[in-house]
Amino acid sequence: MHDSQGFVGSKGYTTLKTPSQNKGLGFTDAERETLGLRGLLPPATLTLEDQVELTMQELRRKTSALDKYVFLQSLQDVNATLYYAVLSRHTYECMPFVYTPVVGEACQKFSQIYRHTPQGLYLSLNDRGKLRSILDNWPVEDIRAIVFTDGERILGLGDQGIDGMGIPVGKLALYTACAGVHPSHCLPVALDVGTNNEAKLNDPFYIGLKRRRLTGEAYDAFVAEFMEAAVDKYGKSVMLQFEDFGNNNAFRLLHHWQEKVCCFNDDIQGTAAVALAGILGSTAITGTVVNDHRFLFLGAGEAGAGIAELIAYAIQVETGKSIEECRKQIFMLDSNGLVCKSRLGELQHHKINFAHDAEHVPDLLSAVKALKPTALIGVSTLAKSFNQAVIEEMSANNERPIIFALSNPTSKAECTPEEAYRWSDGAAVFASGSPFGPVEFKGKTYVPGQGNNAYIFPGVGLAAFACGATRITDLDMYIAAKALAATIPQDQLDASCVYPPLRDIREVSLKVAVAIAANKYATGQASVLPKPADLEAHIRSVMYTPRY
Ligand SMILES: NC(=O)C1=CN([C@@H]2O[C@H](COP(=O)(O)OP(=O)(O)OC[C@H]3O[C@@H](n4cnc5c(N)ncnc54)[C@H](OP(=O)(O)O)[C@@H]3O)[C@@H](O)[C@H]2O)C=CC1
Ligand SMILES: CC(=O)C(=O)O
Ligand SMILES: [Mg+2]
Repeated sequence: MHDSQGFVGSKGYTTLKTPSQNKGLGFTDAERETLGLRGLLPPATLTLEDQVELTMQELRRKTSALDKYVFLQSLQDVNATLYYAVLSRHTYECMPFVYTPVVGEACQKFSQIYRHTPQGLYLSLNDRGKLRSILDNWPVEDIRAIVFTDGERILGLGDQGIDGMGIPVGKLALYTACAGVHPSHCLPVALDVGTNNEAKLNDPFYIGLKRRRLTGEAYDAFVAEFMEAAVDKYGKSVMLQFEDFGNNNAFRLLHHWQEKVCCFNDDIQGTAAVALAGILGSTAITGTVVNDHRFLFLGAGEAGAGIAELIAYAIQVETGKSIEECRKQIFMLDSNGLVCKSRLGELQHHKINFAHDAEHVPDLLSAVKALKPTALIGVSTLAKSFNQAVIEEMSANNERPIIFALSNPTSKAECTPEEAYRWSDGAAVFASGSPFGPVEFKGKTYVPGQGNNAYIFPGVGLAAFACGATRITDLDMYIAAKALAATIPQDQLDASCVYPPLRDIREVSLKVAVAIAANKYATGQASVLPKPADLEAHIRSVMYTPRY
């Protein structure tokens, strides 16, 4: 069979063009002989480690962050084993270029950098009624984890339409790099229901549907067609991760689907778990318990409501108080100021539990002054909102103020770690959603932890895969948070860091997975039976390690 340029697909040539089989110069002499590769490769042979080293050298030579993103994505299309080896061995250095912050810029420019090779499934409204048969077009049958988005709220960058595909691709790369879920079991999906992003609608090169977003019952029916098609094709333990949906849909979809299929919303639930773990880490630093704290959130959307509910649950477990009592020590601001009782009539449903009997204040500084929180959590997309006055006020009220600036990407962070340490005179216990390097301040080195759900969702995916989970629940997230918090080494806490180092992420994800899987067996939500005698050994045994 000749292609249009006259190439013949010989066995050797096809092998080199198949990313899951290609080893490039990593093919041994014997393999070159049997696979018909002689002449298709120069004579040198390299080990996987040599190739990782060369790849890192080439990556470091690139000066633009987006070029590094494109370079790594292109490597995935050429030699998948090498791509995952690079990501697994150099997670700290590479993660910013496959994930936040650079994936944000990549989504903004996705139509310009689109590389003509399928990285996942694009399911658009044009495909309505045919989604089940379109799943058959994907080359792998045994899919266990799907991350899918409709692109409406990509990080803090708003509606990116189908260009949001960069997010499921990046998240699933971390399933493999951070938790060893085999890449062949992972499927990124972009649901194209239109976009309300004017720039995209007017861009002649935009690759998605040029129409405004579908809403209402027809939208729900399209999502339902996809969910049902996925479960029909891949079985009841395929895990479906909602990612970066707009909050007008996210909560409703989660509540509808979480009792029916194995799914979770990472922005609501995964974020809740990573933030609670960071709070638990902070209590280890400050010698307090969660119940000692008073929380103020800037942002009352998916992340805000998810974190707030899980913190309330943690306080309930700690104290035995009613959940309503526990919620009373958690306050939120949205774009109209303090969420409070006097605003009940206008509030979205997910804010109502935190509408307390407090006087309305319009802005963050007034709220900090009035409520005297011990912990400030930014999930607002409002860059620089934790300004000097806010952090100084937090520091005046607290010996060790907890300051989490969790909005992504970096350009949306509520403050930088350098600002938090400087304005608090080194007292802040800080975490950020996107990565920042260590900060030297008054002779001490502070390591800002990355409070990102990347510490949670890969472990959730690994657990679901290893035990055949049929549901993912809020209790799993609490358990995941406790498991993650238990992995923070003392030297990290000594550097004011409330998360374990990323170099340990595979072992950390394993611990998270073991804890969740144990809960799945305890609650009858595991389908890999009987329960393995040594759960940790079983989960470790299914983890993929990139090697030739
Ligand atoms: N670190 C991590 O792991 C994660 C970080 N995030 C980040 O958190 C941010 C928010 O995500 P998410 O909650 O899903 O988004 P949502 O859109 O659901 O919520 C955003 C919230 O911020 C509020 N907000 C917007 N502008 C202002 C303002 N000027 N003053 C006060 N509040 C404001 C909104 O107010 P209103 O309700 O009035 O519209 C809303 O409550 C994003 O940047 C996202 O990247 C999200 C998930 C995980
Ligand atoms: C990290 C993440 O899920 C977000 O910012 O949306
Ligand atoms: Mg997200």
